[in-house]
Amino acid sequence: MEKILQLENVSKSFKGFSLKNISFSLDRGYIMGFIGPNGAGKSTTIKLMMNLLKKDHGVIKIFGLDHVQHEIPIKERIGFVYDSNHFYEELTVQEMKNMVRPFYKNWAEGLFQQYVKEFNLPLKKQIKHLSKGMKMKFSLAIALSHHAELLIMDEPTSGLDPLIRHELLEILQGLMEDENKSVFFSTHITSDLDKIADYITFIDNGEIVLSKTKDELLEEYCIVKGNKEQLHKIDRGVFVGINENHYGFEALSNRKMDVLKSFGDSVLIEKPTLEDIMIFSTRRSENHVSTY
Ligand SMILES: Nc1ncnc2c1ncn2[C@@H]1O[C@H](COP(=O)(O)OP(=O)(O)OP(=O)(O)O)[C@@H](O)[C@H]1O
Repeated sequence: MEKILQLENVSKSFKGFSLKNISFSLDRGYIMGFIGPNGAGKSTTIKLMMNLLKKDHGVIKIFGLDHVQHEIPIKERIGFVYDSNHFYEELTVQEMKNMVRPFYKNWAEGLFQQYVKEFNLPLKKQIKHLSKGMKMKFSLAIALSHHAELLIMDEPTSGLDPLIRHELLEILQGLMEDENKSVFFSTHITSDLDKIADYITFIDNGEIVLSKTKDELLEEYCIVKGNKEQLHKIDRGVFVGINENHYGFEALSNRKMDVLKSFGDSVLIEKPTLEDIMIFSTRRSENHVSTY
């Protein structure tokens, strides 16, 4: 399969924070959700990919090409959508589009007009008068109107109401019918990814905790619930994180087969959500057990 995005041992240090030799890759045709708590290093990673920040070490390849040496041709093939508004607020939607259009060799005006209709974008309105949801749709329309093969989105759903979030996710899902496209999508709202992501990469405190297909994750991980007596008999090594209370415990394990073998049906075993995996695995969480 063709690797559309590859990071190998990438590091970057700021005073008080560092990204520590992170590696992961995304194949063409898939959606990767990039999750992690606030301050985990998601935006820093994306800025490094986009060469908005200079990495200290490591290799970043996009479409198999070095992201610095081939920055311009790579960016023509990327749609970049990020949270903070990066348009000129005084311009109208139409004026702003006319301004960015010449930067893209593959600009498809017909496609842009199609998105204007689909998203109900008001061409004559100044950007500063658009709602947050509209700004996001405008950003997306721009990103999609130059036949981008890879969409890189930094917290695109942040601050959007559930309806617009749902709409955005549907749009992304629709896009994936074109097998040529891939999406890399950072968020701390993990429920956004339950439906649409093929791969999950989880970053915590500047380190990659896991990078797997969502199906693999759901096969390996489970939530275990039991009473206090059961917890005393259990080898805690099978758990990533445990939450204990007066009556019993709830824990996350990444060794579902071992749990099933050891405890059978003496405990309650449930399917975890991505949120369970993130909460129990986050290092700063008081429930975290193992080291990684
Ligand atoms: N230019 C910079 N100089 C110094 N420190 C920085 C810089 N940019 C980011 N940081 C720090 O790096 C850490 C990671 O920040 P980053 O924005 O990558 O996290 P994030 O996972 O995107 O978080 P959030 O979900 O809150 O957006 C934070 O502690 C932040 O303060």
